[in-house]
Amino acid sequence: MIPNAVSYRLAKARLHASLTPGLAATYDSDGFALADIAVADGKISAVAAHDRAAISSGAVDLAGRIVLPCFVDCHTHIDKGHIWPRKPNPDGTFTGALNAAGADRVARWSAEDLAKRMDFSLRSAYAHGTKALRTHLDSVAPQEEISWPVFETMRETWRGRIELQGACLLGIEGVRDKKWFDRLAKRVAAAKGVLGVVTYMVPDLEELLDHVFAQAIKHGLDLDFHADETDDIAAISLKKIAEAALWSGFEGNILVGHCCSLARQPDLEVLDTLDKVAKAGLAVVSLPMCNLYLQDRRSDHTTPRWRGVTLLHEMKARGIAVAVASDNTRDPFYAYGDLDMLEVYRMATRILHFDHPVADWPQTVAATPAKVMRLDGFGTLAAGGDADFILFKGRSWTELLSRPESDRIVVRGGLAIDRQLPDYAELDGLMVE
Ligand SMILES: Nc1ccnc(=O)[nH]1
Repeated sequence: MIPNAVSYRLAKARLHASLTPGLAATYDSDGFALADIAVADGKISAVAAHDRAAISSGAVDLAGRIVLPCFVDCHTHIDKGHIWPRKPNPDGTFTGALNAAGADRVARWSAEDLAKRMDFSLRSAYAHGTKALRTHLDSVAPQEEISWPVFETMRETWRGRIELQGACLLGIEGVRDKKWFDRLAKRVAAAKGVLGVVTYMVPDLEELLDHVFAQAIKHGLDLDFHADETDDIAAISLKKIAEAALWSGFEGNILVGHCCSLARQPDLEVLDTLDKVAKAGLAVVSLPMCNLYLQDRRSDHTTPRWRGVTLLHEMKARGIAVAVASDNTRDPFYAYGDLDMLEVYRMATRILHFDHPVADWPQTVAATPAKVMRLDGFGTLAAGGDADFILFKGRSWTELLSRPESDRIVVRGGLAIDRQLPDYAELDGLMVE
């Protein structure tokens, strides 16, 4: 369907208003317009409202199929990916995940083990249409000395296919050892990474956050938090992060993931937190699949009663930048997943009601995470940009989101890529006891 040629034209593509800035066309109530796309030398040379003359003059007729820009996945853990067969979660809880993943890290995460699993994950993400990905890297000593060099090599290997970003990951209590944490911040800065910590309620949270912000300012780093991944209504570290950002005058980008407890708190508490989050300019990423899996997991095997996700509608209504992302894949934090951002968007639509109207929710998997990750030209379709897009079978939201779209076509630099997924058997050698 996509010509194997340096330049060609596609006619009657269905494009979404939220991801095609600058396209003057007639959009329907679902936000779609029919358009023609010209590709030349790996770039999009023109996008225009569909003209019926295009097909008779030789353009390929896409017959109204949806075309989206390649995905941006801003919160993953590809250092943990695919360890499930050798280290499952014993009971499906967050604590079970933390303990199992920690034990596997200590016992098994050599450079070779990490590199093979990371590469497997990236091949899947690429085949599904992802163009940029941020991964957290467990950075508890001595793992940081093993994982960061592997990450740096992987980033070079994948440059041009997937733009990789790394964020360190450690519990906020790890910041108490200031000498060690400051060294880590320096290491992250050397790798052009992002400074990340997991926040939860500890007595010295404010002081520790101040130190994290001070180190980010010192090294000119963006910040990425895991916050309040719990149903405990007393967990208010999202608010504490916003307050720390305001006090410190921090000017970098801040992305905060999870924020599950916010959805359980009383309205007045929520309003106060959202005011501060908006004022501080924080961006929030929800991880709907992992949250559905871990949150409200019941030891008495009764039925879960809440979805686990945070208040994305309320945030978006206030102008807070919101995204969704993959999070964990086939590890103790989430038993499933393949870094397929269409699956994430499909699940987010069901879990978070990204529909009726769809409005600009598609930005959550493309334009918004691209902005948070400072990736100019990513996550939108526009003339002058790279010809990196995904051609689906679906011609409407209900068609797109009802099937896995395993037969989608991913175009990179104007050419359809090989979408063969890696075989799980490749990892068998890493899974033996
Ligand atoms: N949801 C998660 C929290 C912490 N670490 C992870 O890998 N995943």
